[in-house]
Amino acid sequence: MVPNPSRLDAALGSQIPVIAPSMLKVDFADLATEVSRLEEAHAHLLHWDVMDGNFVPNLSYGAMLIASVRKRTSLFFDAHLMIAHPEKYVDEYLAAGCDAITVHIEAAPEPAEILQRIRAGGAHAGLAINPHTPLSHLEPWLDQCDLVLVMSVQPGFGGQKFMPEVLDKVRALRSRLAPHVRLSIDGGIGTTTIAAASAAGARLFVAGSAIFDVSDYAIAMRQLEQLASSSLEC
Ligand SMILES: O=C(CO)[C@@H](O)[C@H](O)COP(=O)(O)O
Repeated sequence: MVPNPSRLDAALGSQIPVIAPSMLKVDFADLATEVSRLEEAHAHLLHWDVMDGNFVPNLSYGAMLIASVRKRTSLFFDAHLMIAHPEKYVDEYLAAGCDAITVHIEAAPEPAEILQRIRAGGAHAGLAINPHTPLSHLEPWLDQCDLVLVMSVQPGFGGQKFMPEVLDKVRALRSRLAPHVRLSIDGGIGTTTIAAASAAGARLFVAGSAIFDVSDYAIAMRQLEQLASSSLEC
């Protein structure tokens, strides 16, 4: 089944700014409670940071954990695979119930087959790009993406400082992407950086510290949403 490319927007509500809680800073000892707290805070989705200790110097979790949480919630699952050889593992993430799967252009430099496989599996296909990778590496594949994710830190860890130089890439992408394609930004997104990212054209904002370091997730997400909405680019 090839999904309607606008399904992500149907799930998330057009191109309004959406905050994506990064499931890297949750209390893993109490994961079910964390998911309930995010549901109560009206999160639209969960962003799963999958790290393999190879493509990035950190190890997080895999499809097995995501599949177990899938049984607890119907929230949209946005999986970000920071892994080498994603072509070997993508079927596991489809089977785990991910609604969107994003792979890195640095890990899959010829991603046509993998993007097609993600779509054929009924999920949205995304490509991510690291801060220092030229945009030209992504360009041949943009028309095969439902989602494009720009890293605004070196991937691997939460709590890093936002790299404002990636905003040129966000602006360039927004001008090239079809209107239905979600442009996401990930790393160092918080109250002092989200407005600039929104003004540059990002519409999906992955945030870890800015949500999980605040006691009330709803307040943290609403504040981020408001800041992003008030600075939408013209
Ligand atoms: O993918 C990554 C890091 O590799 C991000 O999703 C971060 O985990 C976001 O955390 P903050 O920068 O918002 O704390």
